[in-house]
Amino acid sequence: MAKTLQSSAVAPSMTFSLPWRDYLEMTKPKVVALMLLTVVVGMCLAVPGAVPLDKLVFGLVGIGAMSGAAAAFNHVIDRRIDAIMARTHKRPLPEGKVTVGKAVVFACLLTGAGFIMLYALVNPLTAWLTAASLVGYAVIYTSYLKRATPQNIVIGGLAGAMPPLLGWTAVTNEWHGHAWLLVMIIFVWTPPHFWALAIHRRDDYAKVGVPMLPVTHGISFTKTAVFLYSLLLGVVCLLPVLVGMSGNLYLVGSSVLSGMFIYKAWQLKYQDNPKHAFGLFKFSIVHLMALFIVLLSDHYLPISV
Ligand code: HEM
Ligand SMILES: CC(C)=CCC/C(C)=C/CC/C(C)=C/COP(=O)(O)OP(=O)(O)O
Repeated sequence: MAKTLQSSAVAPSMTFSLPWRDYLEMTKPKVVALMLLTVVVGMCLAVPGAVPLDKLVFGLVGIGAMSGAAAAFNHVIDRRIDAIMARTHKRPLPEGKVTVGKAVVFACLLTGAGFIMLYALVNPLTAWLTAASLVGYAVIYTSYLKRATPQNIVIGGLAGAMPPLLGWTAVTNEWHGHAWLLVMIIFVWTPPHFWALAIHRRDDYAKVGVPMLPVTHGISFTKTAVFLYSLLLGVVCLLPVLVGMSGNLYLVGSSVLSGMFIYKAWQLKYQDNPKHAFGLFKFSIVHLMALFIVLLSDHYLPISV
């Protein structure tokens, strides 16, 4: 009897999922974490010396909260298609672990808290730019563009590319051409990042009628687009050197990363291996992370020749 009680007491706890995990999942924490790395780099490159601690902390928490809120709104708006797609059907809303009402309240609270923190403790410019990015992703991309055109992620990608500029304005209270260069790098990186995954998950998107490029224009066309964007990314990644913002360490590091990206995109286009698409998607994440770490290293460890 004691044994039965014990096992029945243990079994449910093994499958029990803590609610906070569901809320955390709705904020897309790994995506937001990488965005916050680009925020930090934007902050550090904005000033020659140390970043003021209050701007660093409140800026990161505020931008992180509003990015997580944007992701939670995306979960709410997309819950019906998420329930059908193999990649997303286990998300908290389709699984019924979180109700729509609670998810909306959660997203609104995060939005409000993030905005007030940025407005009061960082600066209004950063608060409004972050709010515009949230609207760009949650409203313009998710509610409209995603179902309207295969260029959805190209246009919507601007919202996801904004974080380095948000970091920059958090520290300086002004936008600068150099910050826009960092935005441009992420903007050009986004199509090959996403289309590589969309090639891998083409049938998911076709099933729910979302007009992603591999669905509307075919896989071969999308592979060509990915390859061409990888070349463009290689050029855009050189711009920080050409405008004198970054030095030799960045030149070497970014060139190696661009070379790897272009090679993998070339493999995807010209070698018939079904693993290449998901491989390039995963590499794109490593690439962006490494690129921003190299930008940061170059800023603090300039190497002259
Ligand atoms: C409109 C722009 C973007 C689109 C459409 C997009 C699309 C996606 C999708 C669909 C996934 C999910 C893959 C999965 O569930 O396995 C993903 C993953 C990811 N994306 Fe993006 N992305 C965009 C922008 C960005 C940006 C700007 C960043 C960072 C700066 C980023 C970083 C990541 C990371 C780190 C992951 C992996 C998440 C994980 O493993 O849980 N993405 N992206
Ligand atoms: C304030 C600010 C900087 C906002 C940006 C917020 C943010 C988290 C952008 C992420 C971009 C992203 C993962 C898009 C995929 O959405 P999807 O709907 O195509 O992918 P899914 O099917 O995985 O949900």
